[in-house]
Amino acid sequence: MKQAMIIVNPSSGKEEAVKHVIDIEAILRNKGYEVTVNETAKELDATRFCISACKDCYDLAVSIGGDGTLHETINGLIDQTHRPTLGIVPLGTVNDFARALQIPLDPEKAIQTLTSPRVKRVDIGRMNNQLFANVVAVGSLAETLSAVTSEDKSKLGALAYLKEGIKELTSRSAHPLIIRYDDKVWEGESPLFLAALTNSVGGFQQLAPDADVDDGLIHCFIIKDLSVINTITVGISLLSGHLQDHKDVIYFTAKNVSVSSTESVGTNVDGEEGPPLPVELSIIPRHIQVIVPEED
Ligand SMILES: Nc1ncnc2c1ncn2[C@@H]1O[C@H](COP(=O)(O)OP(=O)(O)OP(=O)(O)O)[C@@H](O)[C@H]1O
Repeated sequence: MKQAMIIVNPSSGKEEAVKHVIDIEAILRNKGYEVTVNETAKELDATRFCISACKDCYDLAVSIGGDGTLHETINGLIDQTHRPTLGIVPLGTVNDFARALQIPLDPEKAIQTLTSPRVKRVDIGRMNNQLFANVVAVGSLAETLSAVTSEDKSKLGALAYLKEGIKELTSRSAHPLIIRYDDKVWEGESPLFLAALTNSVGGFQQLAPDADVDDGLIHCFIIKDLSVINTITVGISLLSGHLQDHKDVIYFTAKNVSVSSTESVGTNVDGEEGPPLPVELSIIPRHIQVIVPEED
């Protein structure tokens, strides 16, 4: 019999995750799966559950939660020879990976997508000894995003990020960064470096409009200046899908990127606090399989 594991974060989605589990179990049993349900209680539980799904040769692992739960789930796939197909029920504030794969943000519709026969092979990123699904951010703005508390996210949703962003406008600082990519090097001061795998970053689907989930490339943006005036023009460029053409933005694609600094600089990975610099990024093309909606 086919085996499916549901990995559910009960604190996600304004704490409504668990009520969806009964419907998901029913749908999967109907599709012929034997279903195991695992609730996360703390950091890295989703990774541990996914590792056991790999070791026990599960056919499917369904992540129910926000981008944080998905990030932890995907990290269970690292260095595994058997990797279950992933199902995603997005319950977070941002849900970038689901957006990029056109998985509905309405939980009821996302649950129905689990019956879709369409499975897509998707790139995954590696940063040092962990995987990422969507985006790595480096610099003072990245450190700010890591400061958003789960309580704020549950209470305020996307406003939690706005609140921290406004605080950051008054206290931002650039760091000296050394960015090596393929055979090139960029050195300079930057408040923000972004490495994106998909076209959805922070809920903005226009940030990297050319990024496809299976193009085998890391789409990189070095923001050179984010003074108050520039914040407005960079913001307009971002919303109109032209961030890469902005005069204070360097855009490139690469398969390997390393970022270091002479100062202590923080990172943010898929919305979670990441390790300090230096970091090595690489792309693992079409490494995971995800259930996606049927094409129209
Ligand atoms: N039972 C639990 N109670 C509280 N926190 C939990 C629990 N289980 C896991 N976590 C933590 O929840 C975080 C992930 O939450 P979630 O999946 O909602 O992602 P998120 O990044 O907060 O989502 P988003 O930013 O899109 O709202 C992880 O840091 C994880 O360690």
